[in-house]
Amino acid sequence: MHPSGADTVLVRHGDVGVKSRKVQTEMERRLRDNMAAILEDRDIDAEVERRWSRLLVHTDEQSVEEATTAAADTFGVQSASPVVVVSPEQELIEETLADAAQEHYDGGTFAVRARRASKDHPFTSAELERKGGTAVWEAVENPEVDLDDPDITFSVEVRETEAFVFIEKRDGPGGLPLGTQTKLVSLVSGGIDSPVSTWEVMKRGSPVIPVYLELGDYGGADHEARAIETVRKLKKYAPNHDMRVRKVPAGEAMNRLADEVGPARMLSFRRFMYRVAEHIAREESAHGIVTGEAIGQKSSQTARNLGVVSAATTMPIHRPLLTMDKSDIVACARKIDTYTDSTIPAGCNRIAPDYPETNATLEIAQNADPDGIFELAEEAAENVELVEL
Ligand SMILES: Nc1ncnc2c1ncn2[C@@H]1O[C@H](COP(=O)(O)OP(=O)(O)OP(=O)(O)O)[C@@H](O)[C@H]1O
Repeated sequence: MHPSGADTVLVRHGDVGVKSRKVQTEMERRLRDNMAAILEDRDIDAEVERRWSRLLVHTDEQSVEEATTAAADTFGVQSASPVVVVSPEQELIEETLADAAQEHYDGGTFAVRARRASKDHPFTSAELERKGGTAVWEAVENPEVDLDDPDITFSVEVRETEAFVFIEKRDGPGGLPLGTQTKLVSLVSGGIDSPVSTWEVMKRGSPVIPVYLELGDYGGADHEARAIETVRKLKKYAPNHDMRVRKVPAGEAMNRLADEVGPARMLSFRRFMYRVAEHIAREESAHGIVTGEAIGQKSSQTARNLGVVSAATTMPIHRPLLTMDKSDIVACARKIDTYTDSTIPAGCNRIAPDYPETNATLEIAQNADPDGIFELAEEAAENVELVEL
């Protein structure tokens, strides 16, 4: 929602701001480049400018809503507002606030908030709020003020040479600009969880190499489509990063697991999978493995089993969803738009045993592993196929 005449997006970052000046400058540049790439990918005609500790996206009124969405989809962004830019004069600001109110105030309560970044103006923020409040009050019918929890807020941010008037602060993902942390391999099965865990580490600045294990008789075309399509959705947040899916043939390993392993089958599967991921991580100079596991979500994911399976690799395993409830994961999947693709029925054979081991020891897991399973993992990883998105 924007006041008429809005042709700019004011973008705020969060965690970037707590870094040293030098690091912050570098991160802001990365943020600007990533945002420009998303705008270009969506065919939005816009320019991104770094200013103070903000970014400004210059566009036109017709594109300002889409540009705001693109900005708010960029990792590292705390919030984005479509703004009208005016000269920082009190009367002009009041008029712009009043115009915005006439256009958008539709009953309910309102507040005016002002922020002044420079002290070089002949008015204080408090004065601006008071007088701006009066201007809005006089511009609309039956106004009601609520400074604590208003239905609509008319805001102004005043800088040295311009003032920004806006009525919406759209939440961004927060986090850090993508590419400011080390690369990670992310195991994406295309279920609800792994696209979310992938998005979570991207949010903290790590580019990801998506790895999908093609499970032969235990996977299939729809299973694979889920993985590819969810990564395609994630790629929208990172069009300037290589997110081609690394597809690994794991059908033979799955057959052996099904034939040779009983209750500890899923533990052996995880151990195999981590070894595949580790191998690809080394090849691609990545420094960790990401999964969508959460404590207790499945029998193979009891706190005890997670410890046992982790011993298959010396590489750190990151589990961003570790403590999250399913309902929160589903809400996140909907927000980032991977939910629909994740719920394509995969209709594949079940690999999990009927009576799975929930309380394994490392010895149980090692004894259960089919002979040469780690060699098989290396071999499978060597035969990786790149899937273009
Ligand atoms: N075929 C696969 N390819 C790549 N990673 C996989 C595969 N199967 C499982 N994983 C990884 O192991 C984690 C736990 O496996 P689990 O069996 O719970 O997956 P799922 O239920 O099929 O999918 P999700 O966890 O994404 O909802 C997944 O989140 C994912 O990181």
